[in-house]
This record gives sequence, structure tokens and C-alpha cells, in this order.
Amino acid sequence: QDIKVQPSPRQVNVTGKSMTIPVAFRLVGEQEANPHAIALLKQFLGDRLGTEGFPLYVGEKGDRAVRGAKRLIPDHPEGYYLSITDKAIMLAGNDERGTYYAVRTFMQLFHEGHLPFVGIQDYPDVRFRGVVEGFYGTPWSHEARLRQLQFYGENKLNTYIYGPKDDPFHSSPNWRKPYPAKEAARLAELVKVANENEVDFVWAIHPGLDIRWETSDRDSLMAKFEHMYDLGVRSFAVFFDDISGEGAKADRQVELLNYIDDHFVQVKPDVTPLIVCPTEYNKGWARPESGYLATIGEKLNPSVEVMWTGDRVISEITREGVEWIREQIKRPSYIWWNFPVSDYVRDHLLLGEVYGNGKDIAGSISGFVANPMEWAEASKLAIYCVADYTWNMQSYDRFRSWYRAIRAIMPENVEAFTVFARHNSDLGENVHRFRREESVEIQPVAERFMKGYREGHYDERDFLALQDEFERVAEAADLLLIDRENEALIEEITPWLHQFKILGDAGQEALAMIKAGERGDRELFLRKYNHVKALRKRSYELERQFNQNPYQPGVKTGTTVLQPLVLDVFTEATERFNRQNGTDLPLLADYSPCKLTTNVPQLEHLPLQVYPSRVHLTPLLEVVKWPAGGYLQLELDDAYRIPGTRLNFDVKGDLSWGVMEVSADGETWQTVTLTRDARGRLNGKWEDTPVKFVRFTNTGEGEQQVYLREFYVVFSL
Ligand SMILES: CCCC(=O)N[C@H]1/C(=N/OC(=O)Nc2ccccc2)O[C@H](CO)[C@@H](O)[C@@H]1O
Repeated sequence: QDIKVQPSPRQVNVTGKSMTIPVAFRLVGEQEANPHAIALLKQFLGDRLGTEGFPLYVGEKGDRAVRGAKRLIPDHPEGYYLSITDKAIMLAGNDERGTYYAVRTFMQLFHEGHLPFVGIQDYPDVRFRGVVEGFYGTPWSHEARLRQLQFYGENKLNTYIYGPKDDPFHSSPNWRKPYPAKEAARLAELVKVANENEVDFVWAIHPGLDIRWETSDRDSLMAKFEHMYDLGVRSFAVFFDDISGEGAKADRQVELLNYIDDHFVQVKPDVTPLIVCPTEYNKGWARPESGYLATIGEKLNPSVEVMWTGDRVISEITREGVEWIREQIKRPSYIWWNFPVSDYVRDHLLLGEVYGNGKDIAGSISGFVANPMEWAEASKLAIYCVADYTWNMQSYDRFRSWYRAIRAIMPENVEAFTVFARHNSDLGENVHRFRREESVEIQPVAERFMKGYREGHYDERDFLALQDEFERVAEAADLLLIDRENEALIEEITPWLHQFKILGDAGQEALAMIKAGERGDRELFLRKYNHVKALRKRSYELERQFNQNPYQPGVKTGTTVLQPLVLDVFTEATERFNRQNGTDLPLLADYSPCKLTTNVPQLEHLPLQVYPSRVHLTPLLEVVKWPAGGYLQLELDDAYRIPGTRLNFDVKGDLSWGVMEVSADGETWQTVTLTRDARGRLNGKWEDTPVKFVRFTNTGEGEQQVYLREFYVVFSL
């Protein structure tokens, strides 16, 4: 039978024969073998383990128990040889971690009461493989991290980098301070569980926002690393990303990094190579004239790993790209892959396949870690695929891996979760212009159907296929909402499941409008019409209730194919109905929760980007002449709180001439306090009594000239 092992092993020799699983195993080599491998084996075999029984040899190259396999063990870090015959079982690692991986593979070979007779020689393509918790937003919980480490052990990932941007002891202002007792104990527990799963727990520090290049800060950093070492940490990283000013200077950074390497990493007996996240961490931002990368390449100790996100912040990793950076930094790069991170498209889930990275890059990289979503369980889909890809690139198959990931994560609801993941994978328009495929199978059917429908002759089979898909969408949502096999995952995606159910219902009802219209059944048409409008309203309200972050609040699903299809079908069917019946039923698109009024001439016809939970003013390239007393006012369709408003007028000097106010009735106004952030933008919020109006007024004496770079308001119930 075909051997299903994750990640896909390199070399598998099957004989086609198998044996029933022995009732008892006799373990040989326990004293010398990797204790974590032994512990895992004991836990797995339970009371099948005894002093009698089928011989099971376990150990590392050189251990007595596996001396017979010496030549067969691959001579690669973390490599292993596994053999099952009718005489004995052999699990032989090239090193301790290899033995652990041999046990992990052995555990996967148990299948329906049988063990196949097989010989496997296996080792990973990429040295360091795993995850960097390096996103903006709510850091993962302690429980989520423990589950992650277990998942990495199961999938032969050996690296977890702890670097959540919003942890004040990782970044500013408290990177100099030791963790309080409670957090310290949690980190110590994470390190322990990481070790049990043969995962390097890498603790990263992000000092760049306020580091001073003098011995006091260097000593603070060393002291913090000692503190983390005392907690059990044996792997360290320094992040210099997303900073500017003093902290960004290459020779200063290199001086500090070499000092840490020479006086900490190299003197401790058991610390893995230091990792640095450079300030110029992608080709789009690299400026050869700055000499930054050249300095890193020439002066940074060769044992220090240098991270890289590729040609852009969010990008696919190509052979050409990794060979370019290798030239610059004079060493293989350690890839920080910004997927499935979604902290710049927070209303979307990224559950799609892992694809687009070259299969020929292993020779030029030393590591590959994925930056995930703040939704830990939902990120496992992509992490599973990254594990497969980085272990054995040549054999990586994006669909097979993705499908196995779904089976591994939701074994009781494979079909439903496949439908859900298929329609929740694209990001939509975003600042990084990074997109992913979505709804691939149904997209051509939708396109062909809409074209046919508009031209007056669609294929009934397409109609039925779409109806079937929307039914599956609705079914999947309900099946997953009551699923109990992975409650942490369901809890994360519940808002999206509710949105998915609404989408499934709306799709079926919009299609029913077509049939009612064709049969001239006015009463039925109006019922379906009203139902779709009601579903749309429910969708909006759901968007305002859940996932209310100040950046991309709300809950988006099926945005690339299915949502537009529902809108197109509804609009076309309603326009036809209006023509045939002389009615003027409003269309969905007419619904807008926001109206703009202003007395600043250049802003009068400014288009708004209206989303269910936020509205953006279209930026203006030319300078805006804002007269004294000039105001810009947004009127919302209901009373809301304002978790986030941002204006970025890119003005020289301050904005004391302007004032931001809110009002519930348009009569009495309250001032909103605005604070300037690191990039000079003004941010405010209004969490008190809900308001309907937001306005910005030039209360100064004279005309002001501004560039309207960014002006948006996020609102929530
Ligand atoms: C070596 C990678 C460093 C990195 O990716 N940093 C952040 C990151 N930085 O990307 C930026 O575009 N940062 C930035 C852009 C403009 C000005 C300042 C920072 O993007 C990711 C996705 O949003 C975040 O999750 C990361 O924490």
C-alpha cells in the first residue's frame, strides 16, 4: 500500500508486504538513545512495550543498538534510517533529532492493525524549518503556543521563533527588563515543551526602536539574553526590522551582533547560531548605495544567520532571489516568509494552498520560517504545507499537501473544511498587492454562467452547478459550527462561518430570483428579493460585531468569486424585474452607510471607499487648499463607536489649526484627541456614547495647504 508519511520521506523502499502489529515490543537501546525519542515511543506504544516481544532497535549512529545500520543512516543533520522487517524494527538517527524523527515516521506507519515491511532513508532539505510568531496584532495565547509546539513535533518542524511585535518585553519599551514571574514561568514551560518536541525555541529581541549604541544598552541586551538562558532558552535572535534612525545603522548593528556572538553564543556550550532580522530585509527596500547589506556581508561573523523575506516584504521565494541575496550577505539566507500572516488584511482568513516558492532554493537558504496569522489553529493549514515543502522540496505537491493538511486538522469534517478553505484564501486588495487563488474550481462556471445570463441564454448545467456549490457552502458552515474535534479552531473561525452561512443562503436565494423572474412569479420574486436584502443586512451587522481591530475590521469570506457572483446575479435579476414590471426596486449597491458633506471645494465630489465597518476617503495627489472654517463631515447611517480613525495630511509642521469632532445629533459636538504615530499620522478613536457624525474643521485663522494622503474612520456597534 502507498506509504502516507508527513512530511514526504526522501527514499522509501516498500516490499508490498506487511505484518499484523506485534502485541508486544522489546525496546533495545533505551540507555543511549535520545530520551525525547524514547519518551515519545513509550507514550505511543504504552503497554505494548515489555521485556519480551518483537525487537525494536533505537539509537543514534554509533550507538550499540543500531551499529548494524551504520552505512544506511544518511549522513545529514536530522537524517534517519528506518526499517521494518519480519525480524526486527530499526529506528536509527544520524543525530538525536534524527532518531526522534524516525520515531515520528514509525508512528505514522501503523495503519489499520498493520505495519508495512519498509526501508526508509530520509533527511530534510532545509536546516531550520518552522514558524516565526512575528505578526502585528494579538499575540498567540500560551495554550495556542503549546498546541503549536506539539504540531511542529508531529510535522518535523524544528524551529519556533518567539517575536510577537505587541509583546512589550520583546520590543520597546521593556526589552531591557526581565519578564515578570508569571510570563517567565510560561516561557520556561514553552521551552520545556519545545525540547520534548525537538523544536528549537528561539527567543527574539526587537530593540531597534530605542536602542542607544553604547555599552549600557549592549549590557542590557546581554543581561536579558542571560535571563532568557536561565529560563532554558538556547536559541536567540535580534530583530532590526521596521525601524529607522540610529537603530538602522549597519556597522552599529554588526558591532553589537558580533559582540553577542563572540561573548555569548560562542562561549555557551549549547546555544544554536544567532539569527538577525536586518533592517533591509527584502530586495525592494535594499539600497546598494547605503552599503547596508555589503556591511552585513563583509563584517558580520559568518556564523550569524541573516533573515530575508524575498524580493518584497510579502513575496514568493525564487531561486534567482535567494541567489541574489546570497551574493550580498556572503552566506545562505534564512527565509522569513510572510505567509499566511494576515495582519494587513485582518478581515480575511488565508486558508489556501502554499505555492509559488521555488523547489530549487534549498541550496541557497539555511532556514525557512513562516510568519502566521494571529489565528493559531487556522494557520496550521499553511504550516503543515510548509513542513512538507521544506523537508522534501522536489516531491512537494501543493494540492496533495493542502488536502492532507485538511485531513490532519479536521479528520471528522474533511469535505466541509475543504469547501470552507477553498473559498477563504485570497486577501483582496491590499497595500502589499499580494494575492492568492480562491474558488478556483467554480470560478470558470461562475464566469460562463454570468456571461450567458446577461446575454439571455445560460446553460442550465452551470446554473445547477452554482446552486449546488452554494448549498455546499451553507452545509459546510453548519457542519463546522457544530464540530467538536478542534474547538479552538472553530472558536477562531466562527465569525467567518456565520458569514459563510449567509453567503451560501444568499447565493441560493439570488439564483431563485432568476427562476422566479423567468416564470413571471412576481410574489415569489419579491420574497426572494427581500430575503437576499435581509441576508445582506445581516452580513453587514456581523461585520460590525466581530473582529473589530482598528485596521481592517470585519469578516470577509468568498470575496474573489462567490460574493461578487451573488451581487451580479441579484443586480441583473432585479434590473430585469424592474424593466418587466415598471418597478424600481433598489439594488444592493445603492446601500451606503456613509454620506460626505463639505465646504472645501476640492473635496466636494471626493469618492468614498465604503466597507461595512470603515470608510476611506480617496487620497488626493494634488495639494488641497483648506480655507479657515473649512470642514469635512461624514454622516453614518447609524450610531457607532469609533475604534480607530486616522488622518495623514502630510503637512509640514503641526496640525493645531485642525480639530476632529464627533456628534450623535449633528448639534452638540465633542472633540476627539488625536495622537501622532511613528510615521507622522494622526490617530484617534471614540469609545464613548455612539455617534453618527465625524467632522474635521480648520478652526485656524487662515487657509491651509495639505496633501490628503489618508483619511479613514473605522466604526463598530
Ligand atoms: C524580516 C521580516 C520583518 C517583517 O516582515 N516585519 C513586519 C512586516 N513589515 O512589513 C512592512 O511593510 N513594514 C513596514 C512598512 C512601512 C513602514 C514601516 C514598516 O510585515 C509583516 C506583514 O505585515 C509583519 O507581520 C512583520 O512583523
